[in-house]
Amino acid sequence: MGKPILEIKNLEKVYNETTHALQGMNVSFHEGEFVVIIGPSGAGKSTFIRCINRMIDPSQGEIVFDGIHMEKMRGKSLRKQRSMIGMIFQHYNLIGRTNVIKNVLHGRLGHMSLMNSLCGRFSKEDIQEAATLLKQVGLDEQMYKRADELSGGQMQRVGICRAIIQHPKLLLADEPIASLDPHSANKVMDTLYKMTCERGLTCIVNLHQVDFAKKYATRIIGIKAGRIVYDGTPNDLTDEMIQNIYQGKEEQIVLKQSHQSVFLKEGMANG
Ligand SMILES: Nc1ncnc2c1ncn2[C@@H]1O[C@H](COP(=O)(O)OP(=O)(O)OP(=O)(O)O)[C@@H](O)[C@H]1O
Repeated sequence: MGKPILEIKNLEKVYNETTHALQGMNVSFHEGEFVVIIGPSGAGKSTFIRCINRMIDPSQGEIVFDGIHMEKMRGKSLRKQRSMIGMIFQHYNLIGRTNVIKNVLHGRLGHMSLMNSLCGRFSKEDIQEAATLLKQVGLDEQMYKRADELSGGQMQRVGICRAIIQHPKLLLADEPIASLDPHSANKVMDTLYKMTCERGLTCIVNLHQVDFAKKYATRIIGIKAGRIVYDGTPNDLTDEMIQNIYQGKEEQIVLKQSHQSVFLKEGMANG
């Protein structure tokens, strides 16, 4: 196993003082792992992945990425640390009116001077690398088309190139195939897996589809009601465990909330 790249300690997220989306998560990720997170809708998968790069601020806990505490960072130093983390989104987040190669080059913005990034002045090396990446994912003919002329699967492969050109140490993918048909989904997962493996990158992917998780993951984490209930190899994940992950979600969240509401009422009574 590679050395740890990300360590999460007691991570909690409470929305609106009532919804305990993450209830104290402890987990480490190592270099070169391809980890798939599964769990029912509302289990906390997106919240977890978005706390890692601080798109969402955690309520409590530690996020140590590459030896640095992400949860304490602000402003410029947060942006710098974030530039080492690539992100792939369910809805691609491309700029539709801009051409494909420019969308890929946007992945370099975090590494450029303010002036160059404002003027969109990309180096020859960056342009060359963007073109090579697009070729590798089979999109060389689409390079100068507007991004909104592409299919969903093609857009997601552009999203992968944009994340890879960042030269990240960690790649996060939040439901990257949820909007795709099975054929495109396979192609996107093949691309993601190949590109991360070739570079020895650590990749954490949220997926709804257990079959895809089993096909690609080196490790699967099951989340239920904001807690890790499975952490192991795809082979060890039995049908019974899958059933356990996908059942009884509402019960646990409501239970925690009702505890808190009792606590709040008691607090009010005392006050
Ligand atoms: N911005 C928000 N404000 C309030 N509650 C939120 C917010 N985002 C998420 N939640 C709640 O937090 C819990 C976890 O949501 P999250 O989106 O992380 O789950 P998920 O496993 O990614 O679900 P899905 O697979 O449906 O995307 C849910 O109960 C959800 O309703």
